[in-house]
Amino acid sequence: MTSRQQLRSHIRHLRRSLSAEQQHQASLDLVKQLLPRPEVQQAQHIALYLTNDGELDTSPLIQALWQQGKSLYLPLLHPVVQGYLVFQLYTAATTLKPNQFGIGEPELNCSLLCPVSQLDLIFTPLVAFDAQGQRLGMGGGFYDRTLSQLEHSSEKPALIGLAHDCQQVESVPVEAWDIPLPAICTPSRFRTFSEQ
Ligand SMILES: Nc1nc2c(c(=O)[nH]1)N(C=O)[C@@H](CNc1ccc(C(=O)N[C@@H](CCC(=O)O)C(=O)O)cc1)CN2
Ligand SMILES: Nc1ncnc2c1ncn2[C@@H]1O[C@H](COP(=O)(O)OP(=O)(O)OP(=O)(O)O)[C@@H](O)[C@H]1O
Repeated sequence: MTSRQQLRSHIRHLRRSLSAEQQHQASLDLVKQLLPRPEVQQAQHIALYLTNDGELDTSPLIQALWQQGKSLYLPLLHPVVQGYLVFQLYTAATTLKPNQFGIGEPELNCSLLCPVSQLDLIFTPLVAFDAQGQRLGMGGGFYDRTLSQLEHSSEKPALIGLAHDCQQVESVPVEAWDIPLPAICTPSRFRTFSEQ
């Protein structure tokens, strides 16, 4: 096992071990941290994700953002180009079906897709992060690939990683393709990182 795989499996175990009560409190604290942020207030088209594998529960956040009239989008595994994500509109009326990882996804409807560069804000899932904003994901490279498409785009969504506090580590072993996050929000605080 590489150190990245070891770290991934250790932190995934830690977050799955949180109690239902800890998960519930964390999901409410996250909303309190995020709602006042200008990045969130100024955004209209916001991508987020449905919780899996002990991740911070995004459902209270989703409800709060819908209440504020925001348009929300969920990632779908790209139907044609393997390893990439597309983002599709998510409303209270959307029917979900599990993807190959068992995570709920809307059924593909191309007229409801939002190009990544047109999103105002993307909340990214992550497994581990460090004090430099480096992020380690589930290992599929989906977010790294999808966000790398923005490199030459003049319009870039704001990026905020979401995680439990216990997902912070001393240092994430970095690979060339890893895209550091400018901000990460946990239930206890909103952290920003300067450009490397
Ligand atoms: N909630 C959520 N949605 C997300 C992501 C995420 O990290 N969290 N992704 C972020 O990229 C993408 C999906 N990436 C994933 C990559 C691996 C596994 C996973 O469970 N892997 C299993 C092996 C599964 C298999 O091979 O069938 C494992 O490692 O145990 C899940 C999601 C898109 N949607
Ligand atoms: N921009 C990219 N272009 C091509 N391949 C990439 C890119 N980014 C990552 N990959 C490939 O994806 C695989 C998984 O990458 P990595 O371990 O960094 O995923 P991750 O950050 O943990 O997952 P995710 O981004 O889905 O949360 C690696 O084999 C890597 O080569």
